[in-house]
Amino acid sequence: MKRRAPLHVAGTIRAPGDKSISHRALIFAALADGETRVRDILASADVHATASALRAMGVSIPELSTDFVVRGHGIAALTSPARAFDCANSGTTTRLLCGLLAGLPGRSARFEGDASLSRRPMRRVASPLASMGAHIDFEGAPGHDGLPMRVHGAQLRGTNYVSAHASAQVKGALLLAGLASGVEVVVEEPYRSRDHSERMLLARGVALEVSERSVRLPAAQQVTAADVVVPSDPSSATFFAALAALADSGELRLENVCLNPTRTGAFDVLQRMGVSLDVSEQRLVGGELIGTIVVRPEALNGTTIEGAEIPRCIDELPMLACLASQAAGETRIADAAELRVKESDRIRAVVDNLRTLGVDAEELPDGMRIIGSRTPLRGHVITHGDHRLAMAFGVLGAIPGNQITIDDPACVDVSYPRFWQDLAAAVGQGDAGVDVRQTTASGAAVGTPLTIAIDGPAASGKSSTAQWVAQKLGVRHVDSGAFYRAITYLALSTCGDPESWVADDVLANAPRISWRLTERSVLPLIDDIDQDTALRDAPVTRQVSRVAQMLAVREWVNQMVRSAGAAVDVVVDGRDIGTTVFPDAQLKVFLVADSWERARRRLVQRLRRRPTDAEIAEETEELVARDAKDATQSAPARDAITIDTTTVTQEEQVERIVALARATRERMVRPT
Ligand SMILES: Nc1ncnc2c1ncn2[C@@H]1O[C@H](COP(=O)(O)OP(=O)(O)OP(=O)(O)O)[C@@H](O)[C@H]1O
Ligand SMILES: Nc1ccn([C@@H]2O[C@H](COP(=O)(O)O)[C@@H](O)[C@H]2O)c(=O)n1
Repeated sequence: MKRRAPLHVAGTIRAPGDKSISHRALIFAALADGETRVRDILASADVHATASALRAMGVSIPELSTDFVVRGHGIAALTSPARAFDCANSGTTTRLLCGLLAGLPGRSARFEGDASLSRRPMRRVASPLASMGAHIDFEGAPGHDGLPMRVHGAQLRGTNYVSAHASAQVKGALLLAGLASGVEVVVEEPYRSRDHSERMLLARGVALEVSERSVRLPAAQQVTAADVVVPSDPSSATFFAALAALADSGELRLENVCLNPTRTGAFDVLQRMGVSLDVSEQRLVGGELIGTIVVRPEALNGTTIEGAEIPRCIDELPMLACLASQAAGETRIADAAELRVKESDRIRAVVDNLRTLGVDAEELPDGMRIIGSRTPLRGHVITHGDHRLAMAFGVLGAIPGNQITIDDPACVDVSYPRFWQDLAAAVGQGDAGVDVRQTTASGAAVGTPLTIAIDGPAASGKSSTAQWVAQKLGVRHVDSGAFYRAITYLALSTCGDPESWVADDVLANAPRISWRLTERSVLPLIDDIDQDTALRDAPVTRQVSRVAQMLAVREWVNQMVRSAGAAVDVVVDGRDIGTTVFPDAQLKVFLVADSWERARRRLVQRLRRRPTDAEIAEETEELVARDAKDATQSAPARDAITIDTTTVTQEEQVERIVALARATRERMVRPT
């Protein structure tokens, strides 16, 4: 079948830093006694989780940026964290730090993660570590070998571990345990898994012996500091190699790609399918081969991917499977049961989604079978929060004639935060006039994310409703008031008498405030720590409206909120979101409720009991006073839909907004 319009691609893509190398750059810098300069790290949600965990163990790591310095004090100086590690969605953080902690006598840590990570199996690292003498307790339901888990560090014995799977995370965890306890570790694998740990440790003076399928770490090794420049992630670059392969004309130049042979399986598969890849500018940086790849469109054929090739392209299989849906003939993927325990069950999820879109695909116990065709694809993709699914189906969505919506485009943040912009740029620069808004994969158009603004007076239900709506739509939630509260919280301890506060002094604390993405919400951090409860306390609530009148503060908050809500589908709540922060939001809601009812709800929330009339009367006065102080910035946008919630349940108002959001999305995908 012929496509409706040709797809032209053009441009240069510099995919973000390699995720595996980024985690290891931080961890090895933390083990060294000295300074490590880190450039071009992947500042994604997963890598933030590793950085936060290491900071909690006493390592000095500044806010992640393109160029910064880590100050390590050696393995012996690592401490137990004061709080549980929040590993978010990151299996690498969990498994590598589990190995490190297990080998540090006297230290211990609790590991927590989001719902998806908590389902992933940890026994594969816990068992070999236990055979070295490690103590790891799973704290979930009996028989559950996922998070939460507690690791109690101990002096471990050496090991010679023969692994049934090729797993860089297991190998890395055992090497870290051996380094921490100063004992010999040998790991043998059926196939060679990613070898970044080996290359990076060798570059840091560790006397590893590496052969095709095994690695030996001698006892008592020291890690020296060595600067690192993180190359682009080949797994991320593969999405654009696939896009170029699917195009009708043009080419994409993929720059600075890590060409480590344990990572280039997808490029081999692409070539076998008929894709033209020209590799140039090859060079060795920090023990890793790096180069430029130019990809041009070709007719694609199905292929078989199995055996030793699987570990070399495991993360790229969702994209290769989607590509196979457009290739002539059958593609078979086998020996890839590992896919079932990734961020989602990627065998089931890929096959289900392909079938939803109309592709002939079949699930196999250890892989899948796909019959390619050029019939236009239509339907809604469920990502299960899995970044690689969102991006793989996003590439299919960029083909003219396909109409694909994706439930959770924001989940790409785990590994490729600017994926949608890069995708829009790659298909938008051509002269073939592809309308990315009609061929979108994201439910909203690529490059035009859906923004929902929820404004209203104090305690009208904005933040809890916004959070609930975001959860139902599978998009990100940003609570702008939390940023005003965070800067006010710091002013209370640094700026003296509130009557004499001035914007410059208040804003001097701004560098101490950052934000992190939890499962779906943007969480403001103060000195890297979540202070949410303290931000809601009375002293902050009493002074926040004063700070919110300072124009320079408003500009700073607006910038933080816009960066947290940029380029992804998002629900943002506050006072001036629909008027000032996101005046182009496609859906604006203004929540109101009778002040007595708002006060009653606020007290129920705070006291967790039925309040007395006297209490409600007092709280009503406070709310009305705060509304008056906030009046200048609190007018509803002219195009806002006002919902009076006085007599409706919260569930009803959430359903109403979700329905409005879905209708808005429909209009964006199919403009009238
Ligand atoms: N329709 C409703 N019925 C009953 N309770 C509700 C309803 N809508 C919201 N609530 C409750 O009201 C309380 C206040 O809501 P929320 O904290 O979201 O308000 P807010 O507008 O964000 O407040 P603030 O401006 O102070 O941050 C919460 O406990 C919430 O669950
Ligand atoms: N967009 C916004 C959001 C908040 N404020 C100010 O912050 C205070 C706290 O907000 P909550 O939503 O957490 O109650 C609020 O009283 C405003 O002063 C704002 O000005 N603009």
